[in-house]
Formats: sequence, structure tokens, C-alpha cells
Amino acid sequence: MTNDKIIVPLDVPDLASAIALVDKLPQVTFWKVGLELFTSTGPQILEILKSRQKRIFLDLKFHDIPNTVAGACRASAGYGVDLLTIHSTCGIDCLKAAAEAVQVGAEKAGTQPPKLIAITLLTSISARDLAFDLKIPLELPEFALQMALLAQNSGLDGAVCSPQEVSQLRESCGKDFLLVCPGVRPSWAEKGDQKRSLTPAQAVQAGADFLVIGRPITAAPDPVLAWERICEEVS
Ligand SMILES: O=C(O)c1cc(=O)[nH]c(=O)n1[C@@H]1O[C@H](COP(=O)(O)O)[C@@H](O)[C@H]1O
Repeated sequence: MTNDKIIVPLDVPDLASAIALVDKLPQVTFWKVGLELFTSTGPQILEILKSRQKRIFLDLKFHDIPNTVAGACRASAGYGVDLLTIHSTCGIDCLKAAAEAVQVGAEKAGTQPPKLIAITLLTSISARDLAFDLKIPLELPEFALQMALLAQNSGLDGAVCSPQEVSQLRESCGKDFLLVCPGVRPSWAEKGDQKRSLTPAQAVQAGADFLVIGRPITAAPDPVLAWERICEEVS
């Protein structure tokens, strides 16, 4: 069974483990390469995934000054990936520079530009963390919405949000704004460090375009069975 809405992260330490996971789950069409794997092995995994006709979410979550982020976005766009992340809290100048940079980078490399999507608020942050540790004087849903609108007004293609905020973001940002939800947990899976989760079916019903689901599949005793159960739930 396949489901193009589900993105599985390759949160593993080395290339051999990444390839083993891709081999174990041939049904998965969309893989995420994040900080751990990219830092340890560099871009080689991207070529491997492309040679297998997989779609790629390059999740490097850029957060720096505009000039630095723009350079990183130009370089990333050259890899011909499908999705790329940046934090909304980089600010408007940085978001605009990033949006322009992916176009420039892709054109220079002769590839399609990735969809640039902004992290609104990490799904591992609770309302309490936001108020007491980060000292943000806004209710969490309002903060997430403002970060999504900032990204949209800066010319980005979409946002990453928890499934708990996705319906509100969908209503405010419209149907063409891409909404990607990590922090998704089937009722039978451990929550781990995710603090604002919903089930796969609830996240899709709430308006998510894509779900990012890692450990419930990759750390399951039988990853193929876990994948099948989740696909059944969302179909
Ligand atoms: O950008 C992301 O993908 C992301 C943003 C966010 O707010 N929360 C979040 O969990 N993620 C990523 O989504 C994946 C979730 O993995 P699991 O918690 O194992 O399902 C990880 O690879 C995270 O890096």
C-alpha cells in the first residue's frame, strides 16, 4: 500500500542505515533528510533517493541572518529537492531573501525550485514552554498563525505546523498554502518528545497536505506493518 501524503524521516546516523530503511520500506514515496543524516553524510543520500525516483524533503531548518540563509537556500535548491525548511522566526527580510534565493539557485542548477516552507513553532514546544521559557506573550495558536502568515506574506510556499493548529492555518492561509504536519501519532504509538500531536486520520481531516511520521514507523517492531496500519487509517 502506498500513500503519497506520508513523509518518513530518515533520522538515522549514517548512510548504510538510511539505505537499509529505504530498502525495508519500498512503499514509501517521500523521504525526509534532516539534520542528523545530512550533517553526518552530506548530500550523497539525495542522489541515492533520486535514483530510486523518491521525492525528497530536505529539512535543514535554516535560521540565521538573511545573507547566510540566502546562500544556504541557493545551494540547497541546486540539489533538486522537493521541500526545504526555514524557521519563520528568521524574520521577514530573511524569509524574502530565502524565497528569492531558491529560485536563483534552482535556475542556476537547471532544476525545479523546492517548495520553501517555514517552521511556525516546533511540535516539541508546549503552550507552557512558549509562555514560561520563551516568554512569548501570545497564545500558542495565535503565535503559530502569525508565523504562518509571516511566511505567506514573505512569498513562501507553505508552513510546518502541528496537527493541532492545521485547521486554523488552513482557514486563514487558504487552500494553496502547503501545510506539512509532523508530531503525528497513531493512538497505538508513543508520543516521545512530541507535545502537540493528533492521530494521522485527525491530521488529514484537519487539512494537512502532508504528514511527517517517523518513529511510529521506523522504530516499530515491524515497520512495514506500522506503515500499512497508518495508510489504512488515513485512506
Ligand atoms: O520540520 C520538521 O519536519 C519538524 C518540525 C517540527 O516542528 N517537529 C518535528 O518533529 N519535525 C520533524 O519531524 C520528524 C518527526 O519524527 P517523529 O517524532 O519520529 O515522528 C522529525 O524528523 C523532526 O525533525
